[in-house]
Formats: sequence, C-alpha cells, structure tokens
Amino acid sequence: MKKHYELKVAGLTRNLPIIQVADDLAIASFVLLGDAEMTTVAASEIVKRLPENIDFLVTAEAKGIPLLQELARIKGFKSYIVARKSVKSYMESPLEASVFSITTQKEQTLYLDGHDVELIKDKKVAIIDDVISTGESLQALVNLVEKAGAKVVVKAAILAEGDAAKREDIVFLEELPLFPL
Ligand SMILES: O=P(O)(O)OC[C@H]1O[C@H](OP(=O)(O)OP(=O)(O)O)[C@H](O)[C@@H]1O
Repeated sequence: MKKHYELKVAGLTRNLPIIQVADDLAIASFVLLGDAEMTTVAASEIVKRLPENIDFLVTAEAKGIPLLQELARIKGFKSYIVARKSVKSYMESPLEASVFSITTQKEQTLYLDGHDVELIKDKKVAIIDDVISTGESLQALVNLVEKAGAKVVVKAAILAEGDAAKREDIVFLEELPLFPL
C-alpha cells in the first residue's frame, strides 16, 4: 500500500500519511491543526463559496476551530460557535447530539452551550468543518443547530472524503479518497 497521498488544495500541496483506522480501511490523514498556511488559504477560498446572508459560523471541536477563526476574521464576525465533545462546567443547559466519526471510530457526543443556543436562535448559520466523510459529525451539528432554533443555510468543508464527494448538499474545495484494505 502507498504510504502517502498527495493532496492539492488551492495551490498548496500536502503529502498526507495513509493510516489504517479499521481492519478494512485506511485513510489519508489531513490534520489542519497547526497548519497555518493551509488554514489561511483554505478559508480565503471557502469564504467565496458562502452565501452573503450568514449570521453565525458553527463547527465541532477540534480540527475545524482554526478554520472558523480565520473565516470569522475575514467576514468581520466578532464570534463563532464551537460544539464541544465534552460538557464543561461553565456550560448552561447544553444541547447534545451523538456522532460516529471515521477517524476516531467510535461514538462521540457533541454539546452546544446554552449561551450559544440563545445566540443562534432564529439566525442563519453556516456549518463548517475541515473534512466531511461519513457526514455523521455534520449531521450531529445540523441536529444541534436546528434544535437551537437556527436555520442551516450552507454546509461546507475543505475536503469531502469518500462518498461525501458525491453529495450535492455540501460545498467543498477538494475530494479526498478512502483506501479500502
Ligand atoms: O464525516 P465524519 O465521518 O463525521 O468525519 C469528519 C469529522 O472527523 C474529523 O474529526 P475527528 O473525529 O477526527 O475529531 P477531532 O477534530 O476532534 O480530531 C473531522 O474534523 C470532522 O469533524
């Protein structure tokens, strides 16, 4: 099996290590955290594909966070919303939704702080992540945002992995293949 996959995004090239995540599956590991150059360039491309009428940007921790920071900076937003993977002591009446992610290969729960629920209620929201693969994380975010009374106007990512690249309801910059074993 090849050890790396060459990914090109908006003029940048990354050699992603191919790692086994299950008996029958390997994936090309795209870790946005720490890649300041990719974060900046990808955000400048994604922002062109977002509708104008967005009130809030929403992601799940962790790897989507720097992307939202940069998107918020470009859009001139003073804040953005991060769904967490554990309940924090400072959260008030958190909403929750479960998710099975391809990289972690187990069920996780996403939590939205009640303060954020109040912020996005009746607002137009863009859900954004670094990668959409099975779509479980995205769906959990959609469930959270809709439970909070907000409207999802766009779902976007840098990469669509595997079958996600065939989806017509998401915006993305590049495809990322899966590597069945
Ligand atoms: O479409 P899915 O199959 O749900 O996969 C995509 C999700 O998986 C990755 O997160 P990960 O679970 O690796 O968590 P992390 O960002 O906290 O590392 C990625 O950042 C997406 O959030």
